[in-house]
Amino acid sequence: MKNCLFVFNPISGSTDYDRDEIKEMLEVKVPGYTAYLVETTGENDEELVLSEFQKYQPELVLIGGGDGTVKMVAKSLKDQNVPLVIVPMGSANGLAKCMGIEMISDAWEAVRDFQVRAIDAIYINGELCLHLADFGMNANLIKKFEEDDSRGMFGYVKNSLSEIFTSESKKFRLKLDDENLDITSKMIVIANGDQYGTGAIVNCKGVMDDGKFEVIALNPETAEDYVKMTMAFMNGDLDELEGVKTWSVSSCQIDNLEGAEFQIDGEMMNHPETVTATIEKHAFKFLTGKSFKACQTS
Ligand SMILES: Nc1ncnc2c1ncn2[C@@H]1O[C@H](COP(=O)(O)OP(=O)(O)OP(=O)(O)O)[C@@H](O)[C@H]1O
Repeated sequence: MKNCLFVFNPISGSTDYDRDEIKEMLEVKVPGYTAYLVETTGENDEELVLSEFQKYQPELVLIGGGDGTVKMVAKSLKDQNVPLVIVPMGSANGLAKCMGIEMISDAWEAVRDFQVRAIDAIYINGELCLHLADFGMNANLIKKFEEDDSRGMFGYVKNSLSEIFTSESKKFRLKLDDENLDITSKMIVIANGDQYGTGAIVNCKGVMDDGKFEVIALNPETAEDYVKMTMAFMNGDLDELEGVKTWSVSSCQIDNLEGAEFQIDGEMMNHPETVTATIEKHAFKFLTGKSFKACQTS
């Protein structure tokens, strides 16, 4: 029998699983492995995961949680060269969706298929970004959502609407691979993955294993622009919209000239004056689901 480690965050998402339920689930869904469970505590979890990894030397690590838990495990096991697989138990699971894992059952299928992909990472001012970082509209939305008492869908819709009507265009200076330019924008996305947890596809041409990331600038102004943008998020054809600019790069610097809000993978970063982003090609190994979009050349 091979060993696997299941790291799970008991507060992720809205469904409560206890240890016995998870053990039973793993016996049925991950046959051929002896499973060891590690429950996160919110304190020193990176050290805990690494020490459990060293103790059991697993051939596979499953991550039961949301994006925050996935990042914590990825950072902790960066040098271990072990395949990771996301079991989407968080509330939004944006990163899992980018890996072709929409539901928990897709994770079991990924283990059966065992398609190991080398996934790129972006380092932004030294912080790991596996999914999406952005300035402006979406970062403002996350901030309002965190500060607001109303949770769940109601809070999200309320905040999205107010964000649409109040967001301002801000000035940025972009220093890309071979181009420098000043732009005015309501939202600038630094994208490794292709979609947000809501399913909004922001980076239609983005793949997570091509050694490149995308910088996307959006500046909707009229009500018609917002409607078109919303449709394009759903249809996955944002790049065809007039006024949306996309650059595919391996590094960039963005000067935040008017103090726009900034977030990385759902975490607020307090208006940095400048951000420097660099790709690390094939930094992590993940098992992916059937709908994962792989780079054609890697
Ligand atoms: N036992 C615990 N008690 C309290 N907080 C915890 C515990 N374990 C982990 N955490 C915290 O959980 C957060 C990560 O949650 P995660 O992002 O995985 O789930 P989520 O917010 O439900 O999902 P999503 O990112 O998909 O919205 C971290 O801030 C971490 O410190």
